[in-house]
Amino acid sequence: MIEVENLHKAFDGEEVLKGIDFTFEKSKTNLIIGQSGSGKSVLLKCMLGLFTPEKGVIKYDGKPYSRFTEDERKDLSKEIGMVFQGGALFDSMTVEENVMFPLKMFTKKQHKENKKRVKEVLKRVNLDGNEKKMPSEISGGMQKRVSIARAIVNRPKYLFCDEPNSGLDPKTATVIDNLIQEITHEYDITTIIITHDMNSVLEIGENIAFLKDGVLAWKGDKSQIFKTDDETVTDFVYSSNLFQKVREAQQKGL
Ligand SMILES: Nc1ncnc2c1ncn2[C@@H]1O[C@H](COP(=O)(O)OP(=O)(O)OP(=O)(O)O)[C@@H](O)[C@H]1O
Repeated sequence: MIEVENLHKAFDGEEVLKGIDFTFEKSKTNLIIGQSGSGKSVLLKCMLGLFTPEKGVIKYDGKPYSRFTEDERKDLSKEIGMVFQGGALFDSMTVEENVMFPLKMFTKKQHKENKKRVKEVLKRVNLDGNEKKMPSEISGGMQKRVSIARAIVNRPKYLFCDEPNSGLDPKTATVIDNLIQEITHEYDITTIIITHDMNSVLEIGENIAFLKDGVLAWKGDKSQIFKTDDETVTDFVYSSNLFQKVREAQQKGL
């Protein structure tokens, strides 16, 4: 669980996060949604420790970051997995070497043990048998699965995903969403996902933070977001082509 309390962040005196309160729950897919520039990435980067907020508290499983010792901060970084927007695989490394990378960085285990762990996670993301392939030899969806395998290889407590299904066709995007959700439940991870994709909201929106101009404008889950009459939220939801069509169909009584 990650609790964010009264979080403020400014750049050159201009506030981009204006007192965010939100609990990212354990064993749930927690989505951050909102228009471009609403502060989603800044919030994520504050939780990753890449930005220092001016005010507010971020607690990891109940403990405020400000009370972490230097060693505990290092340990925390090992407990974080990250799925980047483009996948961010190393082109010159095989699938196996990509997934092994964090193990080599953070553990002192023998090569044989690392290889075994890599095999396990590749099997979990249905990529066994692809160990020796290069990223250029596999599809975009498979590359995303490699980047998920790499993110979970160290058994993280927290998984951060920045638009994990961008650039994928809708069917493959849903496969990736479902995989992230399954892994979240299986390994009891606190998963935080930035997304622009309303399909993802519909599929895996277990706990949603909707940001508008640096403020938490709404929170709820996927069943609530399509029922709310909060105009800020409905404007955003129905700006998606798909849901505009659903709404028009509903209005026509179809
Ligand atoms: N390093 C930075 N220095 C100055 N301003 C920044 C910095 N990072 C973000 N901002 C500003 O903070 C605001 C929020 O940006 P942020 O990247 O969090 O938006 P976002 O909701 O993630 O947008 P998008 O969906 O387009 O990625 C924007 O006005 C942006 O210009």
